[in-house]
Amino acid sequence: MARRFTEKKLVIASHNKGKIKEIGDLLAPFGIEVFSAGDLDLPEPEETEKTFIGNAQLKSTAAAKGANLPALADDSGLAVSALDGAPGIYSARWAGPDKDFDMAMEKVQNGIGSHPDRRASFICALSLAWPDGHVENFEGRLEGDIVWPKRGRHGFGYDPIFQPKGYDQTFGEIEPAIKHEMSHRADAFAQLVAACFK
Ligand SMILES: O=c1nc[nH]c2c1ncn2[C@H]1C[C@H](O)[C@@H](COP(=O)(O)OP(=O)(O)OP(=O)(O)O)O1
Ligand SMILES: [Mg+2]
Repeated sequence: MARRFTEKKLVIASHNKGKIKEIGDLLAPFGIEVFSAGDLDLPEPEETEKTFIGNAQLKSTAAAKGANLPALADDSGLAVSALDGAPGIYSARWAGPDKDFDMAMEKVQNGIGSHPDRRASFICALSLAWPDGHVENFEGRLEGDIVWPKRGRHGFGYDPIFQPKGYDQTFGEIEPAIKHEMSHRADAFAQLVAACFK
């Protein structure tokens, strides 16, 4: 049995504004007071693990200890089939220190080149950690295709080149409220809610 979340305050253990906004939207119905890692001046830990879950847990446990509050971390990324799953856990690092996602999206497109397989998945690991060290982890996924050129201005990161399966719009074009119902993050969040918030 997963541990129930009964506290009133929660730290979002992320320094990514796009993610903090999305997680804040997903948490809104639960009436929890939410702080971001930046609000609390928490450091950004180095992501030394080899899996999404490993890095999510590293971030959640560091923030829970640092803030002495429960903390929810998200480690996510884009796995491109023709690139053997790259950029994967390196999705943020492909954008470099300036967080240049125009460059990172070009790297994805140039990597696929003329390869006929344009399939990709977004993956999201969520890790909820308590200050006593207890952790609950979840992983969500969404299948789609890489399109080029990029389209739309909603969302963040690789959203303008990711078109979910069954849709003719990219996550850059789809309204945020619709993304929140179907994304890799929504999938992981539904598992978290079922296990810990119900
Ligand atoms: O819904 C998404 N739509 C577009 N791109 C996305 C999405 N979800 C993850 N991504 C890409 C961009 C992001 O920068 C990277 C995650 O890397 P990741 O290390 O988990 O996050 P981060 O370094 O940006 O912030 P932090 O670690 O402080 O939470 O994957
Ligand atoms: Mg990161």
